[in-house]
Amino acid sequence: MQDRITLTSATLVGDTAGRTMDIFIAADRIADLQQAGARPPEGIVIDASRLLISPGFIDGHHHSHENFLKGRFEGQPLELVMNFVRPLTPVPMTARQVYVRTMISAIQAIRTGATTLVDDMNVSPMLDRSHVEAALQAYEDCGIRALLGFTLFDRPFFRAMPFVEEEFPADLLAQLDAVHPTPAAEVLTLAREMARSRHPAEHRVGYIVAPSAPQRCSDDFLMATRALADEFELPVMIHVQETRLQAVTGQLMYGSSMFAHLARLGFLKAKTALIHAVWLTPDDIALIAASGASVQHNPTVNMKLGSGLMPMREMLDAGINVSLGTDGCGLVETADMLRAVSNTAYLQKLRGNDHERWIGAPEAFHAATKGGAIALGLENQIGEIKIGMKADLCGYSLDQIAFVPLNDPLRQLVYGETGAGLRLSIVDGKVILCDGQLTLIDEAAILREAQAIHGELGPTLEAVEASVGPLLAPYRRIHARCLCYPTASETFPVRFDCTPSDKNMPGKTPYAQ
Ligand SMILES: Nc1nc2[nH]cnc2c(=O)[nH]1
Repeated sequence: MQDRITLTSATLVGDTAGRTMDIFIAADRIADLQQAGARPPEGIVIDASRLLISPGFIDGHHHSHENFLKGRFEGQPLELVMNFVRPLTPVPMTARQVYVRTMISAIQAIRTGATTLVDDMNVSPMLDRSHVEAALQAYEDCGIRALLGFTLFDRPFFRAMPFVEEEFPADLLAQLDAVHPTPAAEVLTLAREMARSRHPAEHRVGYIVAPSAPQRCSDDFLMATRALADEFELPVMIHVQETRLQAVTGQLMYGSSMFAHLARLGFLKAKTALIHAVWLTPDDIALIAASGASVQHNPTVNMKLGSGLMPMREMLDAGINVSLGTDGCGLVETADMLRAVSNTAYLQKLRGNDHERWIGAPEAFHAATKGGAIALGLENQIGEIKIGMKADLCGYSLDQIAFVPLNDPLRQLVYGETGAGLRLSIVDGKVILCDGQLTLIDEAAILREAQAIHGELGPTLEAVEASVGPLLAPYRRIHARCLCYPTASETFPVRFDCTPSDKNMPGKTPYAQ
């Protein structure tokens, strides 16, 4: 009976019948669900009569390597700020520092209702296996379900844009080209080892294949990552057309959108999450729908970087599965899934005048739970509270302000809960947060250590940021040129042009959105 837990008299988030239920957990699974009191509880009994029980959220996209950069950047589009969060010469770190760094967002994810976190961690320029081990250990220790991928690419990020030869001074380009990162094939070897040893269907802390973006990979390398995923039946995530610059890059690099390029290569498949997918056309949507791939909405970071608002309704109309994510804390400060869910339901109402087609709380919630599970190919394991599924769930206090008075639990969770009411989190059948306290780690000690490490790293962080300076002018010129370059005429509107000068950016060529 040691591995049994019964949650008694729980209110389930999606249950509109007004019943309370007993949830029986045996080992890592939900063994039974019964109307409250229908049969005796088993094992450890948790009184859930004042809890709203929800499936844990699945944060499908995060970058833990940015955790010490929280709060440092504002007012820059992706292509500029990426120089700072992924500098060519990153801050050197010990394995312990990486462990604590990983914990920062793992703790925040747990505290905002996530039970699964998907981490795309940067290991370039020099792969250090102890860093990967440290991140895996952090997820093992805090109890969250995690899929760790490390960014796979074989084309330097600064070469994955148009106009590079024209806009970078030759000496700067030579300097950048002189950086020789760990060969991509070597990183892929580690990926293969992890594919063998950490399949996410069998391991709470598992591996996901994470090619960075089409333009950052040669086609051969991209398809090598696809082959690895196919061989081991692993999920895949890849950034695609988050920004206008990337949409233009697709046109100039491939003569088509990146979605069309991926479809031609045979890369688009089920269990493949196309992260961001903000800038696209109806044809792109049709290609994605036909392939069975998922898209991944990251509304908070897309707003913070001014990238635009993904056309979610059109994707759902086409039958595409939509999942949700947060992104890295260097870009967006917070791995807060409650915010990602609420931002989805709030911001998607900016799209279109037909209010009957606006995205509502149930669709945002679905994307954060079942949608996330489908994107990972884990829909038979996580994302729902159902007999036979993994016991990954959260309990929010019904006596907390977000639920007082109680009319519609799901709507109040999506629009009103901040994490302040989170009292219980169970992952893989283990209680990882109880009465609001993390049970497996000493949170206060980890946060103290994170602050101390941050203090020690301060001067190096500043030096690294200063070293980025010379890159900014060419990047700004490339960004401005891309703003003046037309995107495909059918591209969905995803941003507002507010002034005449918006249509006439520095290159002075009017552009069509
Ligand atoms: N938002 C965002 N974060 C990243 N981290 C690494 N690549 C990317 C990217 O293309 N977009």
